[in-house]
Amino acid sequence: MATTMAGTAEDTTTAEYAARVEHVSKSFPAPGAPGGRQLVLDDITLDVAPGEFVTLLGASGCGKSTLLNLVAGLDRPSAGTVGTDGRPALMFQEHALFPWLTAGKNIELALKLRGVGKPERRQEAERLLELVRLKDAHGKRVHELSGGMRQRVALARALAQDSRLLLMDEPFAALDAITRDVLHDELTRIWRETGLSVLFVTHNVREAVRLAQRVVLLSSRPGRIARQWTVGLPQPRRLEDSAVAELSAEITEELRGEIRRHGQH
Ligand SMILES: Nc1ncnc2c1ncn2[C@@H]1O[C@H](COP(=O)(O)OP(=O)(O)OP(=O)(O)O)[C@@H](O)[C@H]1O
Repeated sequence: MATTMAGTAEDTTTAEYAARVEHVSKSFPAPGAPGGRQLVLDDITLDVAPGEFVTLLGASGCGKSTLLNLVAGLDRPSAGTVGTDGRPALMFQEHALFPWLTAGKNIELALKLRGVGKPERRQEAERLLELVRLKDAHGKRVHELSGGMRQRVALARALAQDSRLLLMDEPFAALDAITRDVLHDELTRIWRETGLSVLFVTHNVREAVRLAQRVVLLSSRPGRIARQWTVGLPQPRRLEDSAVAELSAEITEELRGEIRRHGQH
């Protein structure tokens, strides 16, 4: 079932897309701006194919999170339509786990909300913790876990929603470089094992190139699709791979140009 916002709902047995963004614009009230509104996204058209991993890259404030929120259905576009294959799962920089619950119970709560019966919840939570390589964390409370472990639990909880599309907004930005590197590997492995579609927001060019099959660069003020790159490099990749570094340099140059054009920084 494909759900479409600001458009007509469409039934599809085999979805042709995980997310479809068509001619989407978004403006917010802004006192002092011409017409009293600030145009943040301008005529964005973007599909995420089933099973595809797309990173959305752009300078700070260009509208990446705004676009992700629209795909998540947390907000509505001012113009255009957004459709997804079912309800997406979300993961943010802040883990947003309930601190009074254990890691396992945080995941079981997501399973409960999905309608999974009590006897299966514990077993499924353990399977998901194993998938994120946190087999022994079921009984641990959030404060007992490191930042990286918390993000693993948050990922397991997102996976518990059994969505076909995972939306990630800078999920590893607050982690140290080594932990982030390990989680890149884990995310790539989980994406390949599950066949999920992923739309991943970042302003880190190397992270975008390391993870994605396609990198979409947004321009700033207003956000428009400036350029896209298909990343054909074999997975798993390393941040220090020369091909990753080369493509990152090319994209960084383009991003610099965008920032210069819009007079930021
Ligand atoms: N609810 C809102 N009301 C008013 N303005 C908003 C709202 N949400 C976002 N904006 C504005 O939209 C612009 C884009 O913000 P957004 O958070 O989408 O950018 P971003 O690319 O994700 O930035 P960053 O990389 O810094 O997180 C900013 O100028 C922001 O102030």
